[in-house]
Amino acid sequence: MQLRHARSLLFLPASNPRAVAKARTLACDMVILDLEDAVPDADKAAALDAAVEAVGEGFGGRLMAVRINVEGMPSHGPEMVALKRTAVDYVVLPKVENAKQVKDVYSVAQKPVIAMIESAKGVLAAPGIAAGEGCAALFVGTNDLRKDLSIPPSAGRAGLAHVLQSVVLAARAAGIAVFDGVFNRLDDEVGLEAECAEGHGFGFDGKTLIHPGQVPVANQAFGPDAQAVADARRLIEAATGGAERFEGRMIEAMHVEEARALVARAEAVGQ
Ligand SMILES: CC(C)(COP(=O)(O)OP(=O)(O)OC[C@H]1O[C@@H](n2cnc3c(N)ncnc32)[C@H](O)[C@@H]1OP(=O)(O)O)[C@@H](O)C(=O)NCCC(=O)NCCSC(=O)C[C@H](O)C(=O)O
Ligand SMILES: [Mg+2]
Repeated sequence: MQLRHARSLLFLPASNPRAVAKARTLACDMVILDLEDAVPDADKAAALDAAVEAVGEGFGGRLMAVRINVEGMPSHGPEMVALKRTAVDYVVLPKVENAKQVKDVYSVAQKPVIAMIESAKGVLAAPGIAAGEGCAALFVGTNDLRKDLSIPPSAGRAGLAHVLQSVVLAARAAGIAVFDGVFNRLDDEVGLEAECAEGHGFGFDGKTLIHPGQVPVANQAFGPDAQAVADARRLIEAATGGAERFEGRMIEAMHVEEARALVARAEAVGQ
């Protein structure tokens, strides 16, 4: 699957073997083995070994990523070196604030890097980060962003709207994929549906997740709607080039391209 088609990107602590086993049974499009905030410092080395082993065993064709620790952490160097020798698809780098951090990881790990934008400085530098060498996609880290921007968790996402849209803008200008942040309330399916719909409306390609129960909701929200796919197929069939009337609306070349992209996404996710 192309990264841009991923709808559900599930984080799990690399140090949790039950979660690793569970991930192999889920309909998530990407598995992200975390070595950063989900793993206590004392367990970092064991978690790296577990991540390398899990990647070696594979996740049944799901995209595989490992989130490493930031530069300055003792485990940062060994993580990059160890991942270079694996079949991991992407390295996720947290708390990115400039393009050089991504380039440095890319040059050592030799894997495409997904940069997490998690601070005011990261947001302001996002266009350069997204366009920089080795950057395959952006994630927004909404928990760290809230903290950095002093937005209380109780405030909803209104105060984050400009930030989220800025990150999408940076990714699109660079032609790379971009994924929304995690939803912390594990038992609030209605809230998750609303946040997925909002993220989809902002232009995100999919959503990062933290629990198996969140996977079907993200797949539904970011998978093309069956009716929209049927419309797209009819539009492609009907279009002859230039401006024309199609089912009561004007269509031009960009609508045909949009329809083709939607059909390609539907086929990629098996719809
Ligand atoms: C949040 C959790 C700690 C909750 O754990 P728990 O209460 O134990 O979950 P359940 O009992 O409901 O689990 C049911 C079964 O599902 C498995 N499970 C749970 N979570 C996952 C998962 N993420 N992936 C795969 N499988 C999972 C359990 O093992 C149970 O199965 P079984 O053992 O067979 O009975 C927990 O969900 C969790 O650890 N989630 C991931 C946390 C994480 O990775 N955090 C880091 C990423 S968040 C982030 O990026 C923030 C960002 O940086 C920012 O700034 O915003
Ligand atoms: Mg974070």
